[in-house]
Amino acid sequence: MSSKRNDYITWDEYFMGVAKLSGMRSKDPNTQVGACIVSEDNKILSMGYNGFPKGCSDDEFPWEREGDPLENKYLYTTHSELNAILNYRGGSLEGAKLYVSLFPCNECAKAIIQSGIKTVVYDEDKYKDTPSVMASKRMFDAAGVRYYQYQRTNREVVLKL
Ligand SMILES: O=c1ccn([C@H]2C[C@H](O)[C@@H](COP(=O)(O)O)O2)c(=O)[nH]1
Ligand SMILES: [Zn+2]
Repeated sequence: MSSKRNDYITWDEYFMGVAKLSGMRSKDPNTQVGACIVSEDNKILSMGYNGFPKGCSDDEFPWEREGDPLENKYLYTTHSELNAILNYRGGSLEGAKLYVSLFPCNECAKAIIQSGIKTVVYDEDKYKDTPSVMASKRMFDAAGVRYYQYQRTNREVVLKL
C-alpha cells in the first residue's frame, strides 16, 4: 500500500508561490510585484500584480523611473496589492491574509488596512529605509495589522508550461 507524499509544499510556499507567479505577469522592467489574498481558512480569494490601469496601454505609457513625473511610471502604475484588493468581487476581506513579494508602500498599506486584511506576509523589503515603507509599518502597527517576512525555503519549483 502506498503512503502519502511528504514533500508537498507548505501553505506559505503555496501562497507566496502564487503571489510570485502572479508577479510574472507584470510588464514593469525593474520591479515585478505579485500579491495573493487568502481567507482565514486558506482559500485563495484574489491575486494581483503591478501594471497600468485598464485602457492605459503598456506600450504607450512610460516605464521609465526618472525624469518628468508625467513621463515616468509612478503616477500611472496600479500596485499589485491594490489590484488584488480591487479584483476581489466576493464581498468582505475582513480577517484575510495578504501574501506579497515586496513590502507594501504607504498607499497600499492604507488600502490593506481599510479592506480589513489583518496579516501581511512579505518576501523582499528592499525599500525598507524609505519614508513610504516606514509609514506603512507605522500604520500597520497602529491598526493591528500583523506582518512578517516569508521564510524562504529555497525550494525550487519547476513548471513545464
Ligand atoms: O506597494 C507596492 C510598491 C510598489 N509596487 C510596484 C510599483 C512599481 O511598478 C514597482 C516599483 O518600481 P521600482 O522601479 O522598484 O521603483 O513596484 C507595488 O506593486 N506595490
Ligand atoms: Zn503600493
